[in-house]
Amino acid sequence: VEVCSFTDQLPGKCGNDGSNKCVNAMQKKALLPEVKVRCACFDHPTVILGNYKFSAWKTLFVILREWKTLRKYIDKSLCRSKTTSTSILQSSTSFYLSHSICSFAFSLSRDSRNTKRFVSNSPLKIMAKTNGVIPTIDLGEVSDKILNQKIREASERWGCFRVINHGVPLSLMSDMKKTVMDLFERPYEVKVRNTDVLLGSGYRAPNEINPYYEALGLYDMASPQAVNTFCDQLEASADQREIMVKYAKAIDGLAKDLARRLAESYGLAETNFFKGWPSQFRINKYHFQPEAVGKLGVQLHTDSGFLTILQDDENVGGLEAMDHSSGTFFPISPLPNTLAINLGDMATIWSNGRLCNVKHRVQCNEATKRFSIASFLLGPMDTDLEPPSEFVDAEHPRMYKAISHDGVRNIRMTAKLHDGEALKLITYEE
Ligand SMILES: O=C(O)CCC(=O)C(=O)O
Ligand SMILES: [Fe+2]
Repeated sequence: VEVCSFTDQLPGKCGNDGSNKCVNAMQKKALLPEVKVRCACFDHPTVILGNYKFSAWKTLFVILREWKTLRKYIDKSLCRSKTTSTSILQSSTSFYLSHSICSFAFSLSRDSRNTKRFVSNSPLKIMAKTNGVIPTIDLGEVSDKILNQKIREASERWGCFRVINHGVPLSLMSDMKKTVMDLFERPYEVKVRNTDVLLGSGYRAPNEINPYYEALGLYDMASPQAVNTFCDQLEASADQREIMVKYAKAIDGLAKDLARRLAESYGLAETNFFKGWPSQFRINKYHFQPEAVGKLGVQLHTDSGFLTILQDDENVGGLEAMDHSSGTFFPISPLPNTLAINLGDMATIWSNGRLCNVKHRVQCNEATKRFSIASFLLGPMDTDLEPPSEFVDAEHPRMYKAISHDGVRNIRMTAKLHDGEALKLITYEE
């Protein structure tokens, strides 16, 4: 059953026609019986077009007016979305439209005077026109209950969201960015001193397969000793060392706060379930050359850990995530002073399939340098992760075999499954 879980600035307004199917499915989805969920579109059917909302009738009108062009576009297979012409027809009668088609229809309505140019655009350019759909969550929200609910909804629906008022000082973020840019300027002989602690945790030089990507990293960023070793290896100055230690502490605190809020949103008895879990830190530099435009800087993948905090480049876009319900990609456009949050494989295992391990990739859109700073709250290394009992009942049987973060990483590496498919190998048979 398709359940309304649109969580953008207009919670609940998914464009469903307020049918009982949607409301019932939402009720069923609520974990605790006393939690009453009601889809806002029950009363006000609304369709989201990119960042705009329209009445269902207006959307239907746009779709019908632009139907010919829309068909042509689909027939040309330019749209990589799983949505077919038939389902669009169904959608227009039931007023339920996937966000990709909504953005598309909106672009059409804006570009109807110049449809020729529009049709010849590549999907990449079309995507770049939309502002992205993931929610931006204000962590300064006064009501813990509302905030936790927003985090939960975004984590289930998209597996990613942006946060503002996140408590990481903006001056620290910009100092960190400068530090990162400076560390990449070290000579090759210095950068290779950043050796692996875990497989792949240290320096990665650009190579033949991916000449545009370079990374430095450190395992266990909550440990000041590990941060100091990293700084020693890279001959960081005293100031840079102080910035790194402060940044690691602030980000680690935020990651754990978000994890705790997720547990609270489900009413779990144990909200400090992540105690003792290590975090990994990775700084990325993309050397995008003119010939890289349209190519990938990082392949499609899920993050293996529980939750990732990403300080992405505030000027250069390219990060794209996949909407798991439609299979379409949407850009996570830069938004200065915010942080992007991704849920990973361990979150899906922990939540017994409720939280979405979002598939994402980095695409080169322009020939320029791009920097990003990723911090991963991983998962238990030596013990196996099991979902809390509250996540398992007759309607939600255990989905995954208990496994440590190390176990998940091993499967991903040996089976070469980096885009979340590794979870299928630990799924219980029906
Ligand atoms: O560079 C980015 O924006 C994303 C990097 C990423 O997905 C990762 O390091 O796992
Ligand atoms: Fe990632």
